Amino acid sequence: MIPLISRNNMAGTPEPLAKLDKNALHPLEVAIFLDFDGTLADIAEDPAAVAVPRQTIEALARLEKITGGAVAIVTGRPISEIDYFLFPLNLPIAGVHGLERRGADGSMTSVPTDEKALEYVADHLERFRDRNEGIFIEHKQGSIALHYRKRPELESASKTAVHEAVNGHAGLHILNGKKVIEIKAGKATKADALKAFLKEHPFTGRIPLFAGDDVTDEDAFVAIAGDRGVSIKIGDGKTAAAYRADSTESFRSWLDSLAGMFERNN
Ligand SMILES: O=P(O)(O)OC[C@H]1O[C@H](O[C@H]2O[C@H](CO)[C@@H](O)[C@H](O)[C@H]2O)[C@H](O)[C@@H](O)[C@@H]1O
Repeated sequence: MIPLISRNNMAGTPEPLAKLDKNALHPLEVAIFLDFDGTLADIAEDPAAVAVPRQTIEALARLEKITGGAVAIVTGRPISEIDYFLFPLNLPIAGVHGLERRGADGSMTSVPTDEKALEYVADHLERFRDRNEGIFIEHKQGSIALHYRKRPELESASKTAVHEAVNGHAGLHILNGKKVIEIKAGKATKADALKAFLKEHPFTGRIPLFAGDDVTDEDAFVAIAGDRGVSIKIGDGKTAAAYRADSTESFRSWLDSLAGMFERNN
């Protein structure tokens, strides 16, 4: 076992998650932040068709209880969707890549967004979708996501369509995710959301642990390294994270074992 470390060896080779010494984590000293798609839920062709196993929802509830409420979701999805998928939990959540946030006390904050610019982008991308069967557009508050999972060969054409639609508009930010291109009409990132949580009770003063699977999670991995944070990448791909879990399934079972260990040691 190796102790907690904040960075990988800078060669892009994180340690296997099994090597993280869970005993070095104390439930009242850790703040747990979790991405959703690809981390808690397996990737599916249709974003509406994902599900989180009942045992994982129970593990989250156990972790929430034993950490004194220091478990939050940090996701690209809207908060309302996470509430639906994790029912009956009502966790603190940063949604739409940091554009909206519900704190542990239930208070809501949101970043201002340029909805007019987004409307123009939506028109342009809807025309692209209408010409290309299988392209799917997801409308969120402050953001649009163009999904090409069903037509992976259209990746390049999709990127071109997005760049044309955004056309250098300073208030719009492009994020490339897993078979998706997102256009955010506000300046916020998952790293910003994580930092905001860490200023609030019950997260403040704790060691942040963040797990995610996508390139959109990398800025948060880097951000918590300065706070002696524990970063966990799910699946393959280059990463700044210190640890790697092979799959969503293995990460879910690690979360379950973390809850068990916390309970036994308490
Ligand atoms: O930050 P996350 O919780 O990882 O959310 C990122 C985006 O996830 C969703 O799209 C991804 O998952 C879908 C379901 O598995 C998949 O079909 C799609 O290809 C993936 O990109 C979600 O639809 C987006 O709104 C999130 O921003």
